[in-house]
Amino acid sequence: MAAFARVSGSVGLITLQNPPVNALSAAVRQGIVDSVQRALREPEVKCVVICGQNGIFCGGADIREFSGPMSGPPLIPMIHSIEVAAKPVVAAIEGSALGGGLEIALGCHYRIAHSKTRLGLPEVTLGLLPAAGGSQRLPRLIGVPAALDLITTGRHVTAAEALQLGMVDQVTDRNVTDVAVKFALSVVGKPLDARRISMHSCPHSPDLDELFERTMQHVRQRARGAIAPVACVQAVRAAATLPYAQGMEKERELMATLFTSGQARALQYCFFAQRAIGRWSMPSGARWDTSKPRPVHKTAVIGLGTMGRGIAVTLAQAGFPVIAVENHEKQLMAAKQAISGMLERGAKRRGVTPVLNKITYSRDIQSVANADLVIEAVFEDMALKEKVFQQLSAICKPGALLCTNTSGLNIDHLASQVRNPELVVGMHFFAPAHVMKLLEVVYGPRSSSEALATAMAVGKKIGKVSVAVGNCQGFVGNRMLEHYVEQALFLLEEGATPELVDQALEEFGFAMGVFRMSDLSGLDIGWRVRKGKGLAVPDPTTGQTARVQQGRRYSPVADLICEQGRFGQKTGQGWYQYNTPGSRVGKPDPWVHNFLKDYRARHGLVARRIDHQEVLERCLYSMINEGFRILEDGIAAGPEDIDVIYVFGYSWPRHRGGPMFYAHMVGLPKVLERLEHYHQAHPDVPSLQPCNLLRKLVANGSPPIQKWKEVMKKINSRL
Ligand SMILES: CCCCCCCCCCCCC/C=C/C(=O)SCCNC(=O)CCNC(=O)[C@H](O)C(C)(C)COP(=O)(O)OP(=O)(O)OC[C@H]1O[C@@H](n2cnc3c(N)ncnc32)[C@H](O)[C@@H]1OP(=O)(O)O
Repeated sequence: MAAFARVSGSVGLITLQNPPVNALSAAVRQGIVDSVQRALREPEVKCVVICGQNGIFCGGADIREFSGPMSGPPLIPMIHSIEVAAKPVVAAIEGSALGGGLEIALGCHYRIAHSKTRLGLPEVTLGLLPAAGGSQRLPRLIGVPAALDLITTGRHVTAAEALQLGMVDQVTDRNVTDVAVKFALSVVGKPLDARRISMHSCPHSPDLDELFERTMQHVRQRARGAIAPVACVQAVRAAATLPYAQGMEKERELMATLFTSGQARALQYCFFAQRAIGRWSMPSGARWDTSKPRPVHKTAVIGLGTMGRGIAVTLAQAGFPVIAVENHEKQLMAAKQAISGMLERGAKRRGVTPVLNKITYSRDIQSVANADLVIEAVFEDMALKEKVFQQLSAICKPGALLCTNTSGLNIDHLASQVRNPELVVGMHFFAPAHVMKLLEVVYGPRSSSEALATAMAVGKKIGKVSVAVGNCQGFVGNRMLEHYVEQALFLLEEGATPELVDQALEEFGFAMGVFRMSDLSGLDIGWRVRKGKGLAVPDPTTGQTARVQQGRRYSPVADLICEQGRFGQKTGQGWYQYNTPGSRVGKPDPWVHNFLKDYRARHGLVARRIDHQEVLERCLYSMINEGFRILEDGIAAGPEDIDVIYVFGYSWPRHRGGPMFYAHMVGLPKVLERLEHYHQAHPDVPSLQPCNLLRKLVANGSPPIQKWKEVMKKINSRL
């Protein structure tokens, strides 16, 4: 809806009204059309101001409408009618003016913004382009280079930057609607043609062809197969080279392709999934809206290795006082130096003062006695963590939340070491902890809803995308990853090379394939974990690690690589070879190829031709299958939780929506059929055996992903 009122005698004030963000639903668009007509019709109205209610101008088109048939007045003619109006129209912008919201403002003759406003055309992040004239008006207003940057990245700018770029005419700290009303009255009777952006031509930029070519190359590289950024460049090129009407035609054509694409569906799904994960629930029935977080004023981090340092930085940057504990003086000093450097570099990047004084360093674990929340980040060793938890239980004040940053150890076992097991949760950060957005918040069977609510609230405050998950080996992310890596190793045994597997995954959209990624993170990490699980252990009779372990197929290929001291980038050799240890550019390594040949010969394996499709199906479907098991076990509350974990923690390409959304797009019957096919070919690989939930969803007509939870509930209630 949009309300119309006459204010200050002759100003027609149009207020967009659609909480929470005044999205441009059909009703809002109708309201604007009616109000503009009325303002132009009424002779008492001399000028018009458009604003939004509740401190926000407009969050753009109503994204929910994109998944159904569109109805109501279309945006383009509506904005055109504002631009051609014979009375001056002023946009009074506060809060946010995004997407279609900013496009309306660009159709107005003047734009006045509150100093705290953020403006942008984020359509590209939803798999679209600013197709209500934004791709044609913005370059005409601020020039091609700046418009290319904003439209291809979807970046939001502050009011100050918008003023500098020429996107807005004035910035104010006062009530923006009052200022706009006064301003509108002051421009009544002035000529409007020069204020109609569509009548401008693009400001001249030198070497335009070269700029577009460079940007296109850069965008293609960064996009990893996403089509919207490429379309955005093409649309801006049309603005720079064609008259407005033809540019609009090009914008429409490009949008028609994007609008119905799977990538747009995936990205819009991600938008809502990211918000849905905040509405967490526990199997006990406790929920985000019925559980109150405890207040957290003081925090502590135990163990200042790589993870502990990153966690301390994250907490301090969010404003929490942190007690950072490391029991060896030399390591404590090294950590202090590293943390100070991280804080200083971060502050420089953000143009703020480093918060060095938020962190107190100590060698004495007793110093955490007053902390409200303690995060243990010591070495990944259960005996060591048990000891730390026993100490914390004795030291910490009653009610303190005790968290562990384990990446897979049993939370419930750690909870059993303390007086108040209900106050123990996992906070699984991803490396580097001060950079990566994902946080898995892990509740055990004894964790209270209050403890989970507190960890989720802290996660939000420190700017993490926090997902609540249940306790199991590897939690959600690493539990699924295990199957992905396992298939990649089996593919090497069967005839693939690391390059072939990585190329297939990188063409799919991963920033790095599984082997390149392992080289980056260090092969020794997985080796240690496998040894801890009793795998990677040579058979005493043959001296070799068996290819069947714990009753199932096992590939010792990665262990044998590690035995050669090849730990990846840090040693200059891993699945690839590097010019020097620490170098980031890996080349295919003939040693690895020969090693694989010898290995296959030793085990009587005959190499066969493996194509990209098999790589994707084996690696991704086995992982998706585990995702269904995770849903079946109630470890994740819904597919959105799994997808958000993969997009934010494992660089799953966002334009493919996450593994579970990808399964929905491929079609559950096809995923089931391919898993059955591969399981028949490899009966000794349990992860290829389709799980019950997948079978049941297919038997229930393969409902769309938005309905899985409902169907899961129905299936469970029938059991
Ligand atoms: C057959 C071929 C046809 C081809 C032709 C096609 C015709 C169609 C042409 C249409 C042309 C359209 C051109 C314009 C496109 C757009 O405008 S796309 C939308 C662009 N806007 C955005 O991307 C902004 C998205 N929103 C935000 O970034 C943030 O919400 C915010 C505005 C900055 C506010 O943030 P915050 O205060 O943190 O609140 P949130 O938690 O994020 O949101 C609160 C709830 O509001 C929901 N929501 C937000 N924005 C929208 C939206 N634009 N539409 C619908 N819903 C929105 C959000 O989901 C939250 O609700 P819950 O999910 O229920 O929690």
